[in-house]
Amino acid sequence: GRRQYSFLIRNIGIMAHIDAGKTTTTERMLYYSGYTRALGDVDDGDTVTDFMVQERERGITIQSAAVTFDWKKHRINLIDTPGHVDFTLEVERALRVLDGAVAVFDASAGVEAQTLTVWRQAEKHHVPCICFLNKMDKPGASLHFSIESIKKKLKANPVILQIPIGSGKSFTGLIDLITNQQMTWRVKSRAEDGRVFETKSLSQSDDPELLQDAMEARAALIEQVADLDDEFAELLLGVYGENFDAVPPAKLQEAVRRVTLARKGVPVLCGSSLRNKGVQPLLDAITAYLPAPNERHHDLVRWYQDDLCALAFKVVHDKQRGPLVFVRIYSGTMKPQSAVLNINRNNTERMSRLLLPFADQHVEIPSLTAGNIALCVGLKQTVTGDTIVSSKASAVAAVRRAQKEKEGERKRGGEQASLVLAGVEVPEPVFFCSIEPPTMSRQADLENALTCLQREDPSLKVRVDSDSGQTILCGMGELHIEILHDRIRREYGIETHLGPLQVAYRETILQSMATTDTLDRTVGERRHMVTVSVVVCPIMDSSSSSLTSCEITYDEEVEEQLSPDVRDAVENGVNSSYLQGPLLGYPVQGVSTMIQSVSMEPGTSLAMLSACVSRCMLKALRQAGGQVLEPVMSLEVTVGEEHLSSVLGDLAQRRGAIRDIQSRHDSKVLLATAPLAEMMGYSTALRTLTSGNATFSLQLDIYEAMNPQHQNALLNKMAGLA
Ligand SMILES: Nc1nc2c(ncn2[C@@H]2O[C@H](COP(=O)(O)OP(=O)(O)OP(=O)(O)O)[C@@H](O)[C@H]2O)c(=O)[nH]1
Repeated sequence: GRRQYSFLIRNIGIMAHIDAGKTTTTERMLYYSGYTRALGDVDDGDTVTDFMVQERERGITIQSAAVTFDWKKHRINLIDTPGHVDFTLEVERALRVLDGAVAVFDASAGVEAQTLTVWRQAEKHHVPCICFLNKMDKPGASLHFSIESIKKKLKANPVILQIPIGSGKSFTGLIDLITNQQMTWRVKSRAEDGRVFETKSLSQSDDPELLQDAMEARAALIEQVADLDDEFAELLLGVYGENFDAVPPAKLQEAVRRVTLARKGVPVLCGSSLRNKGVQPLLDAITAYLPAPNERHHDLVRWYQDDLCALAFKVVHDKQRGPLVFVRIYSGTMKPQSAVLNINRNNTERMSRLLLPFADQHVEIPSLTAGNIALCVGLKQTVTGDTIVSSKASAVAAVRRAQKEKEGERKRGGEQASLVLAGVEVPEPVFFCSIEPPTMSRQADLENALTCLQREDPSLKVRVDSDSGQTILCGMGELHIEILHDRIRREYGIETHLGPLQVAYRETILQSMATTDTLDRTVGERRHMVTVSVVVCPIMDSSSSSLTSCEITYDEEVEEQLSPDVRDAVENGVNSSYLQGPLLGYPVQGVSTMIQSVSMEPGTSLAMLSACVSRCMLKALRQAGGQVLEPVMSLEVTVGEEHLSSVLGDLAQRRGAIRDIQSRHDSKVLLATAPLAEMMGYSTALRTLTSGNATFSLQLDIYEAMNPQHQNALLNKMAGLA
């Protein structure tokens, strides 16, 4: 095999608004690089990257799959970045895996809301970007308009590297301002695939107006780059005496690269993917301006040094081969037929085969080094987001290095360095609903489907309701659950029925309560008799949204007298009562339980002890006065001034509380909190209110006590009274 040098690798994401042409552009890239044989038409649903059927139908790309191809000695891994706001988690994960990004815009529409959200995340992760103004063939397409939109909406500094020749239907090519060359694509017949285009020096051009435009644009480019890059400024003043014509393309290109990597500017290119124009220069730009893996700073890499460290960023299910795990290798080498350690699950797995995800086929390879993206076969336990290393020993060595480093930084004992690669934290799901198979005979199939889906998507949680026996899906948002439902139908062939979408409430107590309970039961010949006393207390710090915020403590004497088995049984009893609160059966949080006494007659089983503890707990929690806690979301809406008042009015109706309104140039950023129960359908409502000119993000903030009025309304509703 050919050795892959890290500096020749580009791990790139494509971000785009729905319909900007992400799929068409990707498809063309694969075609020109030689990995797909025919130009598929997106509208026929015949594309390579969108392998999930419903993505095509919905027109949104949800899966972050990766596809590999080579372009002029470089290996390019395209990592799919979902553009929809409901999939923030997937976007975040994808952004950690890639080193650079291409933002594709419809040149007649400019920057649209969804791209803004993803762009902000790319900014947060310091991912260098290139902009591609697609659809230059459309009548309304405009370089000038798009540039203004990039400045205004993205607050980015566009660096124009090309100007289009002709517009609308007569868009025929581009002028490359770096090399001063013009590229023209002559479309003679329908079969023209744009593979061949003509490149000639601009001085030969016979259009004086175009020549003038190009000269001015090049001068502007050189001045702009000199402003952004000191090294280039010195060169320009010193060596070339401000003679712009004398600046060699290579020097200008190097400077643009530095500007891009430092995120001081964003190169802008033009084209029309559908009409097969401008895609090859875009590929050239990806290799020229976006960083190689070794030019990026990835946190834990240095702790692993030459040992293997990789992140599983996507798991997909293949009917024949089982789970396929997409990994990005950060350090070391990965080999098939080898054992690896999954740090998150703390288990060792055997990888059978290692594949490169080339567009038209997966190619088996003997080993893969840092910087690459690979597909692993045989990892059965690995879940999206897991970190994989070679062995326990190498993990221990990494901890040691990390700790040494930390000691140097600050003297803080006891803090263990996280060995897990910059993991994306999976928030608690806030919505749930029941899911039922069409017939009981499909229950096992449904369970299998859910197990597979959970491995792909850790933000999906599945549980079984202990009362009704129903299977419950818990997810992050309305669309999230809808998509899961869809996938179960399409990919697993099960028509399921979903119950109504419900908010995941929790319960707590308002006051302390001491309770005693006795269980006296004869089963067969055996008499079980046990008496327990507990005290439940509210833990005042209700700000935690974590479900683990319940405690169990013991009276000192009791603690000494209980054997480990008995303690386990007692704790099982307490914990099972925490799972379902007395008011509405939601999980309990913020409660501390003190075990005051346990007295068992000989012959009493541990199961009976647990049952007694549970019953006593239920009594105590009930007497302590239940309080429903509701998820309150923190909301950030970015909206133009003109729509601010209608957005505020709508939020007031949703029990929203405004925390702050900030100005960001010509738009307003509204920070608020609102109960999740009031936020159903918000994305649609906001779109309607602002004609699509707003973006928002919604995250769980805290679980908050409902006021008595709202709580009563909820209790009545749940009891079927309202
Ligand atoms: N006029 C014109 N249309 C284009 C161009 N590129 C793509 N399209 C069309 O725009 C539509 C959307 O293109 P896609 O490539 O599916 O866009 P996408 O961003 O992947 O869209 P989603 O998969 O829905 O997110 C299709 O009908 C394409 O044929 C272009 O350069 N010019």
